[in-house]
Amino acid sequence: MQASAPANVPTVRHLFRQFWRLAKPFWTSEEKWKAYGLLAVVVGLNLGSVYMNVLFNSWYNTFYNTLQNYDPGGFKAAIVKFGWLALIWIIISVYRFYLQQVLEIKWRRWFAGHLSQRWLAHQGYYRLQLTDRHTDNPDQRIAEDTQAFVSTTLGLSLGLMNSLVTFFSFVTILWTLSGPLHFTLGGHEFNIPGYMVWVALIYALVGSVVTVLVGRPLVKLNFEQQRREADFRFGLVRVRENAESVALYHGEVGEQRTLRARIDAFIANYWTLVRRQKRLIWFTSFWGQLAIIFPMIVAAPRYFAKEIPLGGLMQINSAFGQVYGALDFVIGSFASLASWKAIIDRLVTFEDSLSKADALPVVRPAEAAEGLRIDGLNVRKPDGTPLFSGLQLELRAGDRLLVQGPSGSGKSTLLRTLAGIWPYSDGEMAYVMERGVLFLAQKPYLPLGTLREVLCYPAQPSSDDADLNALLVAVRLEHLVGRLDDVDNWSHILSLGEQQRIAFARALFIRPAVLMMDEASSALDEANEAILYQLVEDRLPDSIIVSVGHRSTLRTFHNHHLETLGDGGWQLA
Ligand SMILES: Nc1ncnc2c1ncn2[C@@H]1O[C@H](COP(=O)(O)OP(=O)(O)OP(=O)(O)O)[C@@H](O)[C@H]1O
Repeated sequence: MQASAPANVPTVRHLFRQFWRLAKPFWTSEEKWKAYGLLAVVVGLNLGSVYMNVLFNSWYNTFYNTLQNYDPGGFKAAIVKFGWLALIWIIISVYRFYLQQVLEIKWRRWFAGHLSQRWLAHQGYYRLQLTDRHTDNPDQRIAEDTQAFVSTTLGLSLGLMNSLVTFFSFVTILWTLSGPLHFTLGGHEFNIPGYMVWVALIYALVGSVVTVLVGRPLVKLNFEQQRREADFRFGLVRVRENAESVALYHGEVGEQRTLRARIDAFIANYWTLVRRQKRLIWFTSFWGQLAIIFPMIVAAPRYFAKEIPLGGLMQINSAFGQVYGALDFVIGSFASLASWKAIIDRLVTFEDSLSKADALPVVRPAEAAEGLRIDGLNVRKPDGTPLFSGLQLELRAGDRLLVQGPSGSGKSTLLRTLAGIWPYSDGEMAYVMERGVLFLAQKPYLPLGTLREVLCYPAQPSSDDADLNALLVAVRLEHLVGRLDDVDNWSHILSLGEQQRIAFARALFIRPAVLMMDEASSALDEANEAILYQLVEDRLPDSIIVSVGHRSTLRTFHNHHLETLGDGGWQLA
């Protein structure tokens, strides 16, 4: 999109349009008035600080003239005036920082909340994987990029405003102070009005252009550094998450090799980065030192010619510094614009993927007074390959349906469709929803928190200890009795079979009208599996059960049987 833009102007306009797309929701939200108010105060304080610099600049003139004139009274008055100016300047600096941070925090809080809500709404977090597997790390977009977006936007825009106002104020001052420069060259007389302004402009331009040229590769190098360090971190996290498998394989040597390679990769980039920074510091420190003395040298002839007093010389020196600093920021910020654009691109891509996920059809089951009814249901893979064609099914309260068939034939996808999260389907489905529907997966989801919360999830945790402990005993987790309020990483502590038993206990606690189980007992031995199914049979006699499972022993606990035949075919028995 960017490459095809005919010139720079549409690209810049495009960038600002993208920026406004991200910024608009906050600046038109219910918090907008507070935000505009804060922004106005911050802008006011920034302008105030520029004005203070102008006052300091004229103070230099007064102060050094009192020195030159051996005027102790004037000196004392100048010191008192300095005290006042410094006090106001300190107050402005503190509140300029603080209120900008307040605005930044408010904006960031709103933006991160807005994006995470967009991500969670309509199950975007799930559907994103269906539409766009290339959207990397939504967590990083929501956590880091929102922060970078807000702080870079405020830092760049306020910094630019500050620098431009500083630049124009001090260029005017410098012009007034500097006076004309006369000289003769090759028999011609030259008269350059406001020559210090031209000197400052050329000095700042040369300095900034060289800085940008030498420092340009730094943006890319910094970006690459972050990417390589993230790769290394991800390598470490993978070992932590797969600790047991790695240990069982004794895979330390292999892991060390991978980690070593990743360390070498980010260190290699770091060397390039440091060398480039070193080159840049050679220049910036030379140019910065020269900037201290340079305006003095250029303005000195007029001082020695007694055209300006010492105060005038010092004021020119300080005005020169301000003009130089402001221009340096403006030119330097072109480099920051590149990283600002990168952040905007990432966030816009994320927003686009979310919109694409939102646009997927929503296929929700309807509510029925009783039972479960499926009429002409077609289920497909994302690429359109049929998994179920024209499925017809009717179950009454207390019915148990077992879905079986070859691996990859669409059994889990049928449950996803019934749960209302699979968009690639059409047809009619309706079931009783008064007590909700519960879905037990092969690998149960155990949230972080107390065992009580894990057991009752997603319902409100119950405070009936006796009931919950009895459930633990029923699913043969006696050793967990009495630990209801222990907080732990339960999905790491419990074996898969134990986690599946927790999930069964959850079903008995929630007592859903429809219970769907996708190989929910696959990690259990047949005896334990039978005990759990019998428990469901006894305690949830009116619930409709739809299970997916490979074991033939499961048939005993079901009175309907659905067989997948491939290519959308199915058979009900
Ligand atoms: N998110 C997805 N994106 C693309 N294809 C998918 C996705 N989820 C499932 N599929 C495909 O749909 C088909 C059916 O998958 P499903 O998980 O329903 O099979 P299954 O019958 O439950 O298999 P198993 O018995 O091995 O669990 C598979 O070919 C799978 O690759």
